[in-house]
Amino acid sequence: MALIKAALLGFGTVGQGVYEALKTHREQLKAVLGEEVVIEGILVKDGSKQRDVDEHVLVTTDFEEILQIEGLQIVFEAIVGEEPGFTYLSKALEKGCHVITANKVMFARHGRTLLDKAEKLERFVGFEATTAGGTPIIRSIAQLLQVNEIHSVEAILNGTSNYILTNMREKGLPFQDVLKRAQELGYAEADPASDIEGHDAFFKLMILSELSFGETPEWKDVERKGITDVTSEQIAVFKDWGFKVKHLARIRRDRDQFISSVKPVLVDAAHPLYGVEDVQNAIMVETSLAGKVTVQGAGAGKLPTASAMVEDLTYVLQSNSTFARKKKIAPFAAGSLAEEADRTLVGEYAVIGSSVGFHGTDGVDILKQEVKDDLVYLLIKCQASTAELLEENPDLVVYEVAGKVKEAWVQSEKKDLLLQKVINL
Ligand SMILES: NC(=O)C1=CN([C@@H]2O[C@H](COP(=O)(O)OP(=O)(O)OC[C@H]3O[C@@H](n4cnc5c(N)ncnc54)[C@H](OP(=O)(O)O)[C@@H]3O)[C@@H](O)[C@H]2O)C=CC1
Ligand SMILES: N[C@@H](CC=O)C(=O)O
Repeated sequence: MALIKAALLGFGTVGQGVYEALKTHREQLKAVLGEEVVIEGILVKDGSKQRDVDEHVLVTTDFEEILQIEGLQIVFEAIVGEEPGFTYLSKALEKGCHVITANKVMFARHGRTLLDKAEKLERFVGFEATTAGGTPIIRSIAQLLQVNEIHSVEAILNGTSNYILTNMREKGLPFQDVLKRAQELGYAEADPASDIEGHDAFFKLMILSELSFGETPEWKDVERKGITDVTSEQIAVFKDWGFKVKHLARIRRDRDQFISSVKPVLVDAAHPLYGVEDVQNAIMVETSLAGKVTVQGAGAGKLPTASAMVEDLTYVLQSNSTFARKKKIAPFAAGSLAEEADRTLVGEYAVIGSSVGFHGTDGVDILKQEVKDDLVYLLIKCQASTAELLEENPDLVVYEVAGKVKEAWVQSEKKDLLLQKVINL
């Protein structure tokens, strides 16, 4: 039987997962492809580590040796950072290989260049594993929603953050302990700051934006916040109020502008992502014809991520084509928002401030309140004047209630003095 020769760049959590999946699912792959897939070479950084691989496999720290493998058809990439991943995959395409990557940092920055190169060379770039681990969102958008216009994407995109928030809430575990567990389970990035500070979810959102809209917002314009400031006390108060803290990545195109953010928000039981727990990710896509489509699955980990890469492999070898991509197209509703700079968001927010000098709640639309450890927790319905006040006080802890906030014109120049008094600004 003919062999399909492949190489692996990286042999950490994901690389080992791919190696294992190709072995445990050898028969299934043979049945689908009619040929056996064999890893011939593995690129690593540290050549001195022992690797548990078959004797015939070349393990090297020199990428040129990988490229010289005779008859190499597929390169799986699961290393870390923009470089050298981008250079390696560019060279692999030029050499005539199809490439399949899990590296979202690299792909968010260079995906378009790689896809263009692949198209010219009639090769394939698989990137299902870059976004939401084993959850099949990339091909759902690229292949199953080609005609639909996508209006918005709302998602939980970082498995580590969702795992931490779930375990803090449900088991009362401290942040650092759960993070350590997420690292042991292979969910976290090599530098977990990328997970807990929201960078990882940001990169994934940019990949989804490029795929859904054919473009991304200016990266600097996307509000990005991680979960490092979310405390056990906040989680407990919000739980009593019926909310969960979820780290949501959201993007919506409104005429010629994007509105996007990656940050912790409050969700109530009516929200579609309320039940997405632990390492699970979910992506809700709002479309012009199909309505709301939600895909959920394991967002991180060895085998779910390997699953995405191996499924990419079967796709390329069966169809021998690249993913369909949305071209940058004019959105349905014409008009510019440039002149609408005076808009703000109004609706429900949880606000936390010092309770010292707490004066009561007269005249402010306060839905819930609680004083705990010298802090006052307020659930407020925010008017335009209050929204301005919140925006101008970055030290104040503010959580948006997902689905309960909408845009409004800023008409009042006056600050809401009552709220100012209540939260002692
Ligand atoms: N973990 C997960 O659940 C998921 C991870 N990803 C992405 O997949 C990629 C790999 O993640 P993961 O397996 O968790 O990471 P690990 O840290 O577990 O493994 C990284 C691997 O890459 C190798 N490596 C790093 N830098 C280089 C380099 N410059 N040249 C050659 N090899 C290098 C390392 O070599 P050595 O062994 O010698 O140190 C190691 O084998 C990342 O881009 C990550 O963002 C995507 C989806 C899910
Ligand atoms: N560190 C990432 C891994 C998958 O992309 C996460 O936790 O989601």
